[in-house]
Amino acid sequence: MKQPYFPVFLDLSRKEILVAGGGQVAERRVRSLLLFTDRICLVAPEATKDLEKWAAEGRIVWKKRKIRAKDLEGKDLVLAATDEADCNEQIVKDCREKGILVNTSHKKELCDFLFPALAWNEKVVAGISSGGEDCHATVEARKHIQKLLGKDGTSI
Ligand SMILES: C[C@@]1(CC(=O)O)C2=NC(=C\c3[nH]c(c(CCC(=O)O)c3CC(=O)O)Cc3[nH]c(c(CC(=O)O)c3CCC(=O)O)/C=C3\N/C(=C\2)[C@@H](CCC(=O)O)[C@]3(C)CC(=O)O)/[C@H]1CCC(=O)O
Ligand SMILES: NC(=O)c1ccc[n+]([C@@H]2O[C@H](COP(=O)([O-])OP(=O)(O)OC[C@H]3O[C@@H](n4cnc5c(N)ncnc54)[C@H](O)[C@@H]3O)[C@@H](O)[C@H]2O)c1
Repeated sequence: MKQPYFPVFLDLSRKEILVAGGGQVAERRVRSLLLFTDRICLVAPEATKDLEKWAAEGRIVWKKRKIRAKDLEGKDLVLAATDEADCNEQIVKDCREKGILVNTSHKKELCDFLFPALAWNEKVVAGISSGGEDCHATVEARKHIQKLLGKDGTSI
C-alpha cells in the first residue's frame, strides 16, 4: 500500500449523516451505516428499492430531490455518491469550507476518509481497506474475515 489509512472506530450514535445520491453505491453504504446509526438523511431524486423501503419504514429520512448546499447544515459526516462528478466535487468543496468530514465515491483523492468493507459478529467489527488501491482485494479480505467471525454479515 502506498499510503495506508489509519482505521478509526467512530461513535455514530450522535452524529448526523448525509448521503447524496440514491443508487447502488449509496444503498450499499446506507446498509452498512444502518448497523451503527439511524441518523441518516438521504437526498436524491431517485432511489433504489431498498433505500425506498428504509425510508418508508422510517429508518432513514429521504429528501426526494437534488442536493442543495443548505442540506449540509448541521451534518457531521457526508457521503457524496451521485453519478454526477461535478455535483460530488461541489459537495466536497462545500464540506471543506464548513469543516465537515466528506467522502466521495467517484474519486478517492478527494476523500477525507475511505468507506470500509465490513465484517462483524456480536463481539467484533472489522473495517477493511486497501487504501483505495484495490477494492476487489478488499472484498476478498472481507469474505475471509467474515468466515473467521462465523456469521453471515450480509444482512442487517
Ligand atoms: C469497500 C467498498 C465499501 C462500500 O462501497 O460499501 C468500497 N468499494 C466497494 C466496491 C466497489 N468499488 C468499485 C467497484 C466497481 C469495480 C469494477 O467496476 O470492477 C466496486 C464493486 C461494486 O460496486 O460492486 C469501484 C470504485 N471504488 C472507488 C472508485 C473511485 C476511485 O478509486 O477513485 C471506484 C471507481 C468508480 C468509477 O468507475 O467511477 C473508490 C472507493 N471504494 C471504496 C470502498 C473506498 C476504498 C476501499 C478500499 O480501501 O479498498 C474508495 C477509495 C473511496 C470510497 O468510496 O470510500 C465496496 C466493497 C463492499 C463489499 O462488498 O465489501
Ligand atoms: N466507491 C465505490 O465503491 C464506487 C463503485 C461504483 C461506482 N462508483 C462511483 O459512484 C457513482 C455512483 O454510483 P451508483 O452505481 O450508485 O450510481 P447510480 O447511477 O446507480 O445512482 C446515482 C444516483 O445519484 C442520484 N443523483 C444524481 N444527481 C443528483 C443530485 N444532483 N443530487 C442528489 N442525487 C443525485 C440519482 O438520482 C441516483 O439515485 C458512479 O458514478 C461512480 O463514479 C463508486
